[in-house]
Amino acid sequence: MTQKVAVLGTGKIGEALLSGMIRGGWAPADLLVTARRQERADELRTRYGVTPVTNAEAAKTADTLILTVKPQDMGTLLDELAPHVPADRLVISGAAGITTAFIEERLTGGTPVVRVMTNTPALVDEAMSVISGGTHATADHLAHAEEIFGAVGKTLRVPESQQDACTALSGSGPAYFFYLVEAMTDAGILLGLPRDKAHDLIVQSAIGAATMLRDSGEHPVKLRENVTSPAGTTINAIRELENHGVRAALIAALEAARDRSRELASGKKD
Ligand SMILES: NC(=O)C1=CN([C@@H]2O[C@H](COP(=O)(O)OP(=O)(O)OC[C@H]3O[C@@H](n4cnc5c(N)ncnc54)[C@H](O)[C@@H]3O)[C@@H](O)[C@H]2O)C=CC1
Ligand SMILES: O=C(O)[C@@H]1CCC=N1
Repeated sequence: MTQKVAVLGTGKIGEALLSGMIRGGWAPADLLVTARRQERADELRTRYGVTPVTNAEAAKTADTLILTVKPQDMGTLLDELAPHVPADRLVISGAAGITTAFIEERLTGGTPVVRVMTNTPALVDEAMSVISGGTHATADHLAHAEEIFGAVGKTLRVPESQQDACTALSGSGPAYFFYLVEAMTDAGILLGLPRDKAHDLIVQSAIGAATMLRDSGEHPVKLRENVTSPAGTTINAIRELENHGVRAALIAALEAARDRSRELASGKKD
């Protein structure tokens, strides 16, 4: 039997997932989307050949509902869905902070819920998606979530107690790397390079470093030591990074992201 999947609240992450699923072989005819604005719904229909529906229609007709609204909009969406979601629907939430318990409480008893934290490299099929099951989620439900998110990159199962930490590491993670590239490009400009050349040098260095981290099997410390010649250039840069507390800043930054994910679970909006 064909499994219909609906993406509810198809913004940046919802669209990234949708496009990846189609690249991965899902038939657009089996994909439903919901959007707040009609123009957005029309855009998604034209771009992907998927069917825009209302949230209630999605709840009634799709086998799997993937909720990709902002955490702050989740309560309202669930209130809208609750009267229409039969207990055998699989509900997958992609929202930061929102717990499976938060969703289970608002839907009919027994609804299986899976929580997933993906990231924007889903756009290039290099996502890291972290998956946890709620009270009623079975091994089949987790496998189905893995199949869907596997279309856009790697997946990893974790206990839900680790989801806020994972959100800080991989959910927000791409932003830290973009921030580093931006800052290092500024440094290149300070050193007299044109912006486009500085950008290309840093981006290719990032791609090279990421590929080595993934493929070499070496620890990051060893990889860094290999670059760091005695009395050379790199150690002078590293000394400045240590003097400016960059390691401590990163630890504090990720802790702050983790704490914000926890706050979002309690419905704190600002
Ligand atoms: N942007 C990112 O890097 C990541 C975001 N997330 C999570 O994904 C979720 C979505 O984030 P983005 O895609 O960045 O946000 P977004 O704002 O681009 O997308 C959310 C969409 O939901 C729509 N929406 C809100 N309420 C709705 C309703 N009742 N019915 C239909 N549509 C509704 C909005 O109009 C919007 O288009 C958030 O919960 C976020 O925590 C997860 C991982 C990474
Ligand atoms: O900043 C956020 O809240 C979302 C969740 C993870 C990445 N972006």
